[in-house]
Amino acid sequence: MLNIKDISKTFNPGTPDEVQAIKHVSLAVPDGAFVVVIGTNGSGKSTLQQLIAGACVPDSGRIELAGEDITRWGEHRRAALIGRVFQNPFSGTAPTLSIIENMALAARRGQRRGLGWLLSGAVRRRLRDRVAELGMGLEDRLDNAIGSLSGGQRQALTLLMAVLQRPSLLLLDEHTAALDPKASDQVIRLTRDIVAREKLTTVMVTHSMHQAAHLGDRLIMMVNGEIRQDLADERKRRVNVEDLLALFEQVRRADRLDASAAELLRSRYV
Ligand SMILES: Nc1ncnc2c1ncn2[C@@H]1O[C@H](COP(=O)(O)OP(=O)(O)OP(=O)(O)O)[C@@H](O)[C@H]1O
Repeated sequence: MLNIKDISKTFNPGTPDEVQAIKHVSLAVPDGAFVVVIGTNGSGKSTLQQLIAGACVPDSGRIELAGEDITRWGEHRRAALIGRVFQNPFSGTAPTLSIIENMALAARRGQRRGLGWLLSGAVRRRLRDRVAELGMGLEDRLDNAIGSLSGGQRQALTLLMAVLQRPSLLLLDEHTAALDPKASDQVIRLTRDIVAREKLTTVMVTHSMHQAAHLGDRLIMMVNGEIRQDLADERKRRVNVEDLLALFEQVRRADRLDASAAELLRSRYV
């Protein structure tokens, strides 16, 4: 279980560039839940993921994962519990190493790396079977450099590598945003299958309303560093793309009203 308790994060505090990116956010994600996070630009979605992954530290609050208080754990230590896939297909893999070498490294995540990971025949066969599950024919290209694959193939492998050790949490940060529509659909299908099969606890950030409507069992909408909507169960199942677009329009209208109220105040009092 992921348990985020009242976390806040301000960048550049006390300077003219101060941004309150996350404001008193609490979120409990039970084991096996698949949470999709949407929100307006700059609403704090990526910062929330960074805080969970340990790439930055909250100013206050607490983050617990798999029964451990990980709030002060470094990113590297958390990597043993958290699998991540980023937007950029070039992140997360070593481009000059082959598919099988990258897989072998992922299989040993969190352990000491050295030449000791040279592959035995049995390990190679096991990893080959996992690559074959992707249904992309990559099992016949195990010795090709990862850098020679398409973006979609790389993201599929990165996803597989992220779940190879069945992490306590899978974090997906707009992992299909840089792909063409066909590759994106393929990676989304794989995501749905792998998450369901492995019963993974998952938090996925997306800008795609289609993905938000059709994936996961809970949907969170962030606005200005806060969770503005939290739809689960039947409400999540019923939500469609039109509902989500209407929700964004509502938020934009409220923001415009806020902006014009601020403008009015300025023109009167400044
Ligand atoms: N390292 C940083 N230093 C300063 N400000 C930051 C930093 N990271 C994020 N911010 C600011 O914090 C706010 C939240 O940013 P964040 O990237 O989390 O939003 P987001 O919802 O992921 O946005 P987008 O959808 O545009 O990617 C923004 O105003 C952003 O400019």
